[in-house]
Amino acid sequence: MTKVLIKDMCETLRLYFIMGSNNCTMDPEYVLEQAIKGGISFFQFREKGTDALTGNEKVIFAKRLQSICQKYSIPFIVNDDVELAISLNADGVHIGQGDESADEVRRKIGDKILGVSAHTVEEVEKAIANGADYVGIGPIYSTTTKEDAKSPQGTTIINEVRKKGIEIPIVGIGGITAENALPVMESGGNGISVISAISRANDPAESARELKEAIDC
Ligand SMILES: Cc1ncc(COP(=O)(O)OP(=O)(O)O)c(N)n1
Ligand SMILES: Cc1nc(C(=O)O)sc1CCOP(=O)(O)O
Ligand SMILES: [Mg+2]
Repeated sequence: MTKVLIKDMCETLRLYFIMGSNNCTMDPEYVLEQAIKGGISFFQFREKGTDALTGNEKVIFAKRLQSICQKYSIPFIVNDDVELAISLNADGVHIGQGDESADEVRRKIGDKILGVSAHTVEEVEKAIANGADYVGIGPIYSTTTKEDAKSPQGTTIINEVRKKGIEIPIVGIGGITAENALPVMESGGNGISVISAISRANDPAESARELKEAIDC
């Protein structure tokens, strides 16, 4: 799937689920399929941190999740690992400020989707100049999922970006639940990005439905 096939990036980004094997208390393939049934619109494969799979095990796991996404036409984005994304013909890549530079990644992946993490207006402007299709801004709220997360900043940066008239699609990330999701959209975000709210839920499909309802009203 290329950018051309994604009619409306903002709409597609609305409920963005991110997951790796160590984020789940249940079978990750079951969690992903349930999350899709509950209404997620975008998926990022993020296999990193304690006990994360590596090497061939990581590749096999990525392919399993990719095939579930393909079955339901959900874009499959790879976090950090540009070479893996290219070898799997993934729909795109998400990189942060400490990863490979965005302009270099854009050169490598052609017109596939490029997401970039940003924590300031300047980083958003640089991401746009380097060819980002969307930015992930966070942490909005406090999170324990990402070990090296920065301090929570609420929706301040999203507000600042929109006040400057910058129109790039934005997803908020970090500590987002159905209870606190709405301010991300009200401040000008196009979607919410979650890990634990779905991956650690007793019922991932129901959790995805609740998140969707929270931002659809
Ligand atoms: C949608 C989205 N936004 C932000 C991030 C964080 O990326 P990064 O800062 O590179 O941190 P890691 O996820 O690689 O630990 C993201 N992955 N997705
Ligand atoms: C992967 C990630 N990136 C963040 C950032 O601020 O850039 S916060 C984060 C973790 C999000 O997990 P949860 O939804 O469980 O809080
Ligand atoms: Mg990264």
